[in-house]
Amino acid sequence: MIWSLSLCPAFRRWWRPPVEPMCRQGISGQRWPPMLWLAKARPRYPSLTLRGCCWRRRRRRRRRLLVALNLHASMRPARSGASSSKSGVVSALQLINHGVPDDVIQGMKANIEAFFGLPAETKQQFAQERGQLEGYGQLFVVSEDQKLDWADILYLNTQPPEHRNTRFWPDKPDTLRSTLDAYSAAVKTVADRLLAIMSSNLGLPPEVVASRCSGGGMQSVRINYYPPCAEADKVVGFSPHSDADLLTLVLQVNQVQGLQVKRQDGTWVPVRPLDGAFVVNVGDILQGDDEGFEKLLKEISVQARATPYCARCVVHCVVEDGRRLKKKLTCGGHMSARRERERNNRGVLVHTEDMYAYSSLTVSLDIQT
Ligand SMILES: O=C(O)CCC(=O)C(=O)O
Ligand SMILES: [Fe+2]
Repeated sequence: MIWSLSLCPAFRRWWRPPVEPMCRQGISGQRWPPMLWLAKARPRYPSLTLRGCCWRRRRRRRRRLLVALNLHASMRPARSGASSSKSGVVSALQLINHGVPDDVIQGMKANIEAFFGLPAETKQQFAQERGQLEGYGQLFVVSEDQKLDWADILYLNTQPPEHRNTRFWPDKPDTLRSTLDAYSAAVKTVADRLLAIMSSNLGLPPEVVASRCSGGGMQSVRINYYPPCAEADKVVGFSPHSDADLLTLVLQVNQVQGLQVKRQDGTWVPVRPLDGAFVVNVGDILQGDDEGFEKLLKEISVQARATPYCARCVVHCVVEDGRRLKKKLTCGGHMSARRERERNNRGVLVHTEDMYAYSSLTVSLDIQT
């Protein structure tokens, strides 16, 4: 099973949500990408707006939007000491004015804050079970010796509703379930729009990418709590990784930095979260080469994800301004493909008719590092 790395019993006995002493356990010898920090208040990261873009009727606007999605190279990535290359190609962008109602976004944020603020025993009621990814805990745990990411996670299947296992859906705070229901539906709408735009971008009917890849809009959320750590340089919140999905929309619950995205030239770009924006990341499924597609068919292992080939995103724990310890909260909505479809339709994206479109996709999304 993909990502079948749930808690082994010994690990469950040992594991506790990260606490400060674990910091000192350290990750010596590990080399993380440099921790970068955007000091200026002005967001300096590519952003894209969807609002007012009725792309069915107003072709000109749609083209402009598609160009915006297309032209990563013309967008100016955040400047930092480490991103001095002229290439400017980034593999993610922040999506603003996406149409998800503010009360849904704010409700989600408040519920995430409230859930992680609950006592450990309460959160443990929703803990992952053996052989399962869903629930509260840590993903990708394979041994007791492993240095863990400095994070607590709540991982849930959210769409379609029949894929939910509500056993793991916290009923505390009592608004979390209904909020997550509304939120996941809204995120699905945004993802569908993006996929439709990508499709049109390729000169294909809008529904093609979604219907061939997402197979009905499978979605899970990975809600991340990166606790403050006094020795932030010794831990990492989310190890360098790519997303083994189609598309990820990450809501930054608070405006604490830490997320960095790898550019094509190998340098890392820190993301200054825009309030209410989604950081959109393109997953392995749209990687756009046969090898990427091949990955769909294989079991994806921790080892595979740990190769430099896949590393595109990292989340650092930060000591903001060098003084205050900050917790960071995010919610990643992951759009996946139906596995049965992938298996049955091997090669569906690379048959002759779509070959050109497929290679355009590679170029326009350009996420391989
Ligand atoms: O927490 C973040 O900022 C990034 C989350 C992420 O990369 C993911 O959910 O895949
Ligand atoms: Fe990710």
